[in-house]
Amino acid sequence: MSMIAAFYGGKSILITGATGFMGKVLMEKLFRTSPDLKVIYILVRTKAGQTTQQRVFQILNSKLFEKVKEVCPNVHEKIRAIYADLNQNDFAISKEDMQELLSCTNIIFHCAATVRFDDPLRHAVQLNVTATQQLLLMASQMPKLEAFIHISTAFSNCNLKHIDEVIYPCPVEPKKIIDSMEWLDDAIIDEITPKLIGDRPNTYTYTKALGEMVVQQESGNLNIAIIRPSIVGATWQEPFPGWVDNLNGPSGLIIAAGKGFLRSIRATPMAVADLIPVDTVVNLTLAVGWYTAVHRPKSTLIYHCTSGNFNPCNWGKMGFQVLATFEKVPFERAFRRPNADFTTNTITSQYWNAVSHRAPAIIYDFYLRLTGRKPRMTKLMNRLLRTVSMLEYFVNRSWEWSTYNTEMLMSELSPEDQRVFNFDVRQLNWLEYIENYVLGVKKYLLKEDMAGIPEAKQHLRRLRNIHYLFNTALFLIAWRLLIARSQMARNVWFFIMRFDFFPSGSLQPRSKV
Ligand SMILES: CCCCCCCCCCCCCCCCCCCCCCCCCC(=O)SCCNC(=O)CCNC(=O)[C@H](O)C(C)(C)COP(=O)(O)OP(=O)(O)OC[C@H]1O[C@@H](n2cnc3c(N)ncnc32)[C@H](O)[C@@H]1OP(=O)(O)O
Ligand SMILES: NC(=O)C1=CN([C@@H]2O[C@H](COP(=O)(O)OP(=O)(O)OC[C@H]3O[C@@H](n4cnc5c(N)ncnc54)[C@H](OP(=O)(O)O)[C@@H]3O)[C@@H](O)[C@H]2O)C=CC1
Repeated sequence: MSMIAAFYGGKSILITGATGFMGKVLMEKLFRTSPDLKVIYILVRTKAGQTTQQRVFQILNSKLFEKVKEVCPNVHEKIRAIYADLNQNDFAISKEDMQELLSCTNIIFHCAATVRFDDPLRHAVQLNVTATQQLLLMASQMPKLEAFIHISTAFSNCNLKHIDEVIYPCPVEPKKIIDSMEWLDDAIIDEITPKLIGDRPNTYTYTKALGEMVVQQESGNLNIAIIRPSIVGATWQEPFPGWVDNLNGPSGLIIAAGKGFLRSIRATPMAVADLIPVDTVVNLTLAVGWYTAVHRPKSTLIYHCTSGNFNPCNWGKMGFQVLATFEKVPFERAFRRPNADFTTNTITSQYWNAVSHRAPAIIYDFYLRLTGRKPRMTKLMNRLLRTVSMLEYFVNRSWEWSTYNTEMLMSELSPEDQRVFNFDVRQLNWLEYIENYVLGVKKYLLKEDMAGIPEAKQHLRRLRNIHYLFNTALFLIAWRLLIARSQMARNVWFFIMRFDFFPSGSLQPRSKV
């Protein structure tokens, strides 16, 4: 019997960010392994014209939850969606709902965040710092609370090379930053943002670091733990391999490369690709929830959920396997044949951006105009290149994260828990995982049918032929122009013709008359 699964039985659990990538997998695992839990409260806002109930309905009816419905048929009754907007005071939660949350909650998993790298500082602070502070305040009024688990990121201190399981202070206190956001106007905030974030690459990593400081400062008597996952990728094993539902991290670039838009990226092939499957993060999170509540460690423990020091994979290996999978299972209606490569310096990267990204986009837009359609490729390409430029920081560096707490926790688990809540990435076979990841992107993100593979392959063959024709035509035109202008080129041409196409002596220079 799994001790962790038994621990969550009968519990009331509060999850923020349950509609996000990680939140969904967390809910799914909880329901599947502890179907006798009392209730999961989720804080949900309305979005894209959908009410909170409609959003929950959509999640529960997705493929991800198919197994849950078998083991927990009354899952609809055990999930309680509470309208909340984490950007508002008291999260805009109604009085009755707040009362219920305060009096019933046993465990909190705080997953909600803005993960956009380019969010304006004000918004990133609001969600990643102020909302965390407010949630801690709520938690301090919950008499039945046993553990508060805060999800941060392994990159909150990406300005360092070696990162320990400690909270590193930021030069400016989070409270001062929160206060200043109230009275500074947007223009001034934009101006001081680069100075505040210092040697971090974006507002996301900076505000996640501030969020950790808030957790440390406001923890009071709460039983808290922080989890720092690295780059969260598709599921490895559970509930099935390859599940992914957003474009963050590598997923968006896999699509861009598979559809032939992305041909080159500035990356260091030997740098560690510290990917971690989302189900591994969730298993560790649930194990940490159990350990924190049952063993009540004296201080706030931080757990690095990373793969690099257990089972490293590098970007070169990952890119190679991604391309190999495209050969077997190509994406449909590709723009060009997938043929991406890594460049290691800025000049070659700019060259390939011009030649392989911008030029084909301009040519395609010209073709669209000629055929009376609206040009769109240049705009799309500009957005892609902007996205790539934001991710480049993370694919040209390697980090080392110490993992004493994660290893300690692993050794504390019973063999049954190590199996049911497996977070040992030493068992992960990267080639298999990456192949399943690409397949998952095709099936769950692009919603492409496997039956369309022969047609996709046929389309790629057509693109290859067009490519050969185009290159041959380009070569002949260039050569023709060269021959017209250069005596040397003409001499070379006659030299080749003489040996290749004419029997010896048949191509004689004309004798003067
Ligand atoms: C042998 C050699 C062979 C070699 C072969 C080579 C083969 C190569 C194959 C490829 C293999 C992979 C190798 C490299 C992997 C690199 C991974 C990097 C890891 C990241 C580290 C993360 C560390 C931190 C982890 C964390 O702790 S946190 C989680 C991470 N957080 C994020 O990843 C948010 C990023 N995103 C944004 O920050 C915003 O998205 C923003 C970008 C500002 C745009 O922003 P904006 O332009 O305003 O536009 P959007 O509305 O957002 O999007 C506009 C449009 O772009 C779409 N789109 C959004 N995103 C992405 C995305 N990624 N990729 C692509 N598209 C995206 C969106 O669908 C929309 O399309 P549409 O709907 O218009 O059609
Ligand atoms: N994905 C990754 O690679 C990594 C993620 N992390 C961390 O893991 C956690 C989860 O990330 P992930 O699931 O990928 O992120 P997602 O972007 O998929 O999910 C974010 C969640 O936060 C919710 N949220 C955002 N703003 C509000 C708001 N104002 N009110 C209520 N809810 C809000 C979103 O709700 P809605 O659906 O309404 O938008 C969504 O449920 C985050 O803390 C992130 O920092 C750490 C390392 C890597």
